[in-house]
Amino acid sequence: MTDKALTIRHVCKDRGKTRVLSDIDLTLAPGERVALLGHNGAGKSTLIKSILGLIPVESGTIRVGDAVPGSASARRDTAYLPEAVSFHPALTGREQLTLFARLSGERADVPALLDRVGLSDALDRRIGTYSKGMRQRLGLAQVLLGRPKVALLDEPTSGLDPISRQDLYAIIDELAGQGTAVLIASHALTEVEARTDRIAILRKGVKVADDTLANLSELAGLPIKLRVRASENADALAAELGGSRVNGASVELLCSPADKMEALRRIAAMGEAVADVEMAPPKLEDLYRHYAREALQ
Ligand SMILES: Nc1ncnc2c1ncn2[C@@H]1O[C@H](COP(=O)(O)OP(=O)(O)OP(=O)(O)O)[C@@H](O)[C@H]1O
Repeated sequence: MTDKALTIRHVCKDRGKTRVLSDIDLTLAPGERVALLGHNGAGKSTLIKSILGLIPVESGTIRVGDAVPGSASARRDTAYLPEAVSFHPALTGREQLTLFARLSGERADVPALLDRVGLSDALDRRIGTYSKGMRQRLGLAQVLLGRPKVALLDEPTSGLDPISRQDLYAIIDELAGQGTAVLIASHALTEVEARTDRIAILRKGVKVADDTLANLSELAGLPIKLRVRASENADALAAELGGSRVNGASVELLCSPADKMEALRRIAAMGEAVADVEMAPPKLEDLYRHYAREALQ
């Protein structure tokens, strides 16, 4: 018995003569939200299809709980939201979800579920009249149906407006809160930066990073940006601190995480000459660029 929701060990997958997944290891604990990042063609969808048991792998093992992908037990415990989710256009939202509930043997309160994803007004409308965001919400209602061990979401927010994105992440948090491990393949770095517990990065089928944002940041040792606003004379501040002048009134400095406190002490020692200080740690975008580039070397 494993306490992991998803375990991937040494997985390799070829497409023709090309190795598209190379010795992939990845584990998700119950309730963990993990972002799966990578350039186009990095292997994210291939990994998700392998977890679903839709395509065989060359070597290595994948387990959903203790179940083999594609087995009845793994299918019951895995939910999937594809990027372009499609349903029968002639069915209403209520009919479609009731059908899914019957197929999966779940006793579900369909109207409550559709209300949860913001579709109560469209309950009895044909899906053919739904917008992309509404279809995506219906897909999420389907994910919520069975209390899955693992939810695999492929670009879940693509094409959604900002409010719908926030709603969707609130539902993802709810899923994780009930113990579902959530793997989110995405290109939306700013979003996943704030809404996931861990980041895994694939590059050409190789996993090049897998850790919390804080640990990845520390490992990368990328500089922290300090923006110092002068009370009066930004030129004098720049001459004293070094760094570059920005927007007339401020000076921007880069320092390593190890030198941060020393830099702050120097700034504080300038007293009244400094009006304000802002500190910006590296963003996921910077880290993503760092890890992708590092793997090239
Ligand atoms: N059905 C297929 N037949 C042959 N090669 C494929 C097939 N599907 C994917 N590939 C190849 O496998 C590699 C990984 O593709 P995959 O779709 O997993 O990438 P991805 O990270 O999901 O990309 P994207 O961000 O563009 O969706 C690519 O080189 C792609 O060309």
